[in-house]
Amino acid sequence: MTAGPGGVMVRGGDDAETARIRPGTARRTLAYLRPYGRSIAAFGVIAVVEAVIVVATPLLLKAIVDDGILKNDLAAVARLAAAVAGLALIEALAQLVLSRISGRIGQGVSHDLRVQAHDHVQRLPLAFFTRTQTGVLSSRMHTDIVVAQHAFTQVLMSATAAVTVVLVAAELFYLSWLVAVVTLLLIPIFMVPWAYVGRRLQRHQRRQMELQSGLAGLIHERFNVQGAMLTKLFGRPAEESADYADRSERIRRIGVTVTVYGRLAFIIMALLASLATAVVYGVGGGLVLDGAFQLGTLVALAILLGRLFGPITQLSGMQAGALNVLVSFDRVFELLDLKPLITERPGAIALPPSGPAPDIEFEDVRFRYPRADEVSLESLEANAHAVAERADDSPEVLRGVGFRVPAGTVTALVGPSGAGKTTLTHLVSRLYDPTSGAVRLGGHDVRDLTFESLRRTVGVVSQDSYLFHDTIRENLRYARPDATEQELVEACERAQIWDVIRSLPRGLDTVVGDRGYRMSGGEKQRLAIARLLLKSPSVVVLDEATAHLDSESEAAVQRALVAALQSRTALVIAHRLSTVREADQILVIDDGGVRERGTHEELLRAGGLYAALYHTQLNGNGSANHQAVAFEETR
Ligand SMILES: Nc1ncnc2c1ncn2[C@@H]1O[C@H](COP(=O)(O)OP(=O)(O)OP(=O)(O)O)[C@@H](O)[C@H]1O
Repeated sequence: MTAGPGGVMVRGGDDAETARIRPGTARRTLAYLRPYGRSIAAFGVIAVVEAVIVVATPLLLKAIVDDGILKNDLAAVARLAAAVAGLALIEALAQLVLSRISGRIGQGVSHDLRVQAHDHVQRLPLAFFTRTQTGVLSSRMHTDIVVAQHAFTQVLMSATAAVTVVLVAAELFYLSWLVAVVTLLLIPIFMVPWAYVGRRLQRHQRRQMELQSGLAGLIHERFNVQGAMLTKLFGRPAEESADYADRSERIRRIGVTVTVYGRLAFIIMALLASLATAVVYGVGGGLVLDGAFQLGTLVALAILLGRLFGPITQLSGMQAGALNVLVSFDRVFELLDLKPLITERPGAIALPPSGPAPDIEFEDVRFRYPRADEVSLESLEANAHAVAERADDSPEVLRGVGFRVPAGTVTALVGPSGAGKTTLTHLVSRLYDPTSGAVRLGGHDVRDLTFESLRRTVGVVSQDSYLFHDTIRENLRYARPDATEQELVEACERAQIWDVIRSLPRGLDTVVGDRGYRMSGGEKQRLAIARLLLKSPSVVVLDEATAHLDSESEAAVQRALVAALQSRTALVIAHRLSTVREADQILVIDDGGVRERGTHEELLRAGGLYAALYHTQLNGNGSANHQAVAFEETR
C-alpha cells in the first residue's frame, strides 16, 4: 500500500493534501541515520543475499524439470529439491534478520527523535503552553513519530525490493527476452491506475488521521475533570452529542473510502499478476511448443513472475513512504525549530545555596506578552489564527514598574483585576522575561542566573495549585526527591495539612486525582505550601487563594502562610485583609504600574485609592481574617 499504517497529520485544518515539506528536511532526516551506519551496511549486505536467493530458486526449479524430470534422473531431482529447500530456509532467516534490523533502525530513530522533542518542549516558555492545545501537541509528539517510524521501516524494506526487482528483471531477460518484454510492458499499464489509487488512498488516510486527532483532542478537552464539570454546568449534551456524532460520521465515511481504495489497489495488483501469468503461459507455452526453450524455463519464468509483484508493490510504496517520513519529520522539526525564548545565558552565575534571603528589585520593568507567532505554532493552537492576528503586537501590560522588596520582608500586591499583578510575579521566576528593564534578585539580574539556582531560590504557590495524578508523597517529593519521611511529615504539619492526611486511610500514599481534584481548595493550597516548605526557598512568590474557604480552613491556610513566609523575601498577591495588614509594604498596582506604596496605616492616612478601596470594600464588611480584600471588582 502506498501510505504507512497511519497517515500524516499536516499543518492546520484542511491543508492535509497540500502538505509542503520545507527545504532541508531530507538532509536533516538523513542525519538521524548516522548513528545506525553499521546496521544499515549489514542490512544492505543481507538484502543482496536475499535477492540472490530469490532469483536462484527459479533456476534450480528449471534444472529440476529440464535436467531431472525430463531426463529421468531421480538423484538430480532429489539433490536439486534439497538445494531449493535449503535456500528457502536461508531466505526465511534473511527476511527475519532484515525485519529485525529495519525495526531496530526505525525504532531507534523514532526513539532519538521522541526524546529530543520531549527535551525541547520541556524548555519552551510558558507562553507556548498557554497557546497550545495539549491533545494536538501530544499527537505531534507521539503519532507523528510513530508514523515516521512505520514509514521509515517501510522505506528500508522497499530498498530490498529494489534489488530484487532489478535481479528478477535481468533473469527474465536471460530466460526469454520475448516473455520479459511482453510482461514488463504490462506493468506500466497497471501502474498508472495503481499509482492514482495509491495517491488517493494516502490522501484519505491523512484526512482520516486528522479527523481522529481532532476527535481525540475533543475528548481530551471535554473529559478531563474541569472540562467535564464545565460541560455539565454549561454544556448542551444534545448538541455535544450531535457534534461528536457528526465528526465520528465523517471518520466512518472516510474509513469506508479508505477500505475501498485499499482493496482496489490490491485488486489491481492481483489482476496484473493473473494477466502476467496468462501471458507467460500463453507466450511461453507457444515458445516451448516451437522448441525455443524447454518446459523448465517456462516453470522458472512463471515462478519468477510470482516473485516480481510483491517487490514491485513494495517499491511503488517507497515514494509515498519516504514522503510520509519527511512530512512527519518535518512536523517534528517544526516543533524543534521553535526557539526557547527563555534560555540560560552562557556563563550564568549560581546564587549561593545557603545564606541570607536576597532582596527583589524591579527596575523600570516594561512587559508585553509575546505574540503568537513568536512563541507557538499555529497548527498546535486551538483555532488557526489569521496571520495578521498572530503577528499583532499584544498590548503592554507593565509600563515602567519599579519597586524593591527588602530581604526578609513581605510585600503585598493589591489592585484591580487585570492590573498586572500575576504578570509581575511571573517575572521573578522567569516564566517570562521583561521586554525592557530588569528584575533582580540579590542584585543579580535574574537573566544572569542559572536556572537551577533560580528554581532553588524562588518558590511559587499559585492560586490554583496543581498536583500530579500521583500519591501525596510523590507530589511532595517532586519539590525534594531526597526528603525523608520525617521531613515530609514536618512540612505537612507546618503547612497545617498533616491532620487531614493522617485521617486518610492511606495517608501519604493517597492518590490525588486528575489535577488533584479529590482535595478541597484549601487542602490543595496547604499541600502546595507543604511542597514549598520542603523546597525551602529563600524567596516566595504567592498568589493567595480567592476560593471561598470555610473559616476553619481559612485559619489553617493563614497559619500555613505564616510558616511559609517566615524569614523569607516574599511577594504576595494578597486577597486577605490579614496578609495586607501585616505586610511590610503594600503596592497598589493599577493599569500596569505602581499607583501607591506604603504600609496599611500609611496608605490609609494618604487617603488615596487604597484608602477608598479599604473604606468601601472592607470597613463596612467587617474585618474578619477570612474577608477577601476583593479589590478586583472595584475597577
Ligand atoms: N498569557 C497571556 N497572554 C496575553 N495576555 C495576558 C496573558 N495573561 C494575562 N494577560 C493580560 O495581561 C493583563 C494583566 O493580567 P494579570 O493576570 O497579570 O492581572 P492580575 O492583576 O493578576 O488580575 P487578577 O487579579 O484578575 O488575576 C490582562 O489584561 C490580561 O488579559
